[in-house]
Amino acid sequence: MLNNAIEVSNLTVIRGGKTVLPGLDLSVPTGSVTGLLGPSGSGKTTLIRAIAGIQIVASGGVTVLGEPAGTARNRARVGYVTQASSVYPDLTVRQNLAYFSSLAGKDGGAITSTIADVGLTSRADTLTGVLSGGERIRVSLAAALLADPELYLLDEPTVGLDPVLRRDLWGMFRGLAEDGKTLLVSSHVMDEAGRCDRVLLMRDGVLIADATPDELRAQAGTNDLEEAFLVLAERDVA
Ligand SMILES: Nc1ncnc2c1ncn2[C@@H]1O[C@H](COP(=O)(O)OP(=O)(O)OP(=O)(O)O)[C@@H](O)[C@H]1O
Repeated sequence: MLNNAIEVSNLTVIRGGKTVLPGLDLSVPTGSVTGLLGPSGSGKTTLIRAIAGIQIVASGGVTVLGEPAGTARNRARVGYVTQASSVYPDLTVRQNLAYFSSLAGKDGGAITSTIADVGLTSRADTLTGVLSGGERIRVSLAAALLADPELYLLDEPTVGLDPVLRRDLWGMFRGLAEDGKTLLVSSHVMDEAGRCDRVLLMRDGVLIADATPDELRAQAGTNDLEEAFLVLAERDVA
């Protein structure tokens, strides 16, 4: 098994004439839950898109599961859950999942249990189009789970969820990592960083920390991760 599921080297991305990632280097260990944290506009989605192989890059390299990002083989091995819904509004939750499961070549036997895993049992036969934003993201997450990829790229999967659901989903992410899967999970919410093995903190396209939650607290001299982020971000500017 590779030590690092993702290796990014000197990655530069320009969007709309603006340098969004100015030469980023980082790696994500296999079998870990790695949090990608940073303020809005710091480049988290752009980085995830580059790892998924759907972002035009100006220079640098992104290696995913030992291959360049975006190869045909990697498309089946990487599950990317975006902020925008990628499921069909005119199908029910169960129908969407039956469709995505068959696309991934699976027999569909895990659909009911996966709907339960993402907390949507009571919505299983509801049209996806009438669900809330957070519920729709969970349908996309269930579709990714059914495909059983090696690497999950989850762009803010817990936005708009109540604390119980957030806790349950993070518990599920942990279980996937224990099974050897790799998860890169972006979030704005610093308390979610505490649930990760490692945290990548970005600001203005620059990595300002790559550390365990405990190391972050120690580096910043505070037990509060929200405060740690502010300390580290301001230290970076100074
Ligand atoms: N399609 C686009 N064209 C031009 N610039 C863009 C485009 N998409 C994003 N950007 C710019 O790239 C920068 C990084 O955006 P990105 O979406 O990667 O940030 P983010 O950290 O994921 O933000 P958020 O947490 O709000 O989703 C921002 O300055 C944004 O304005």
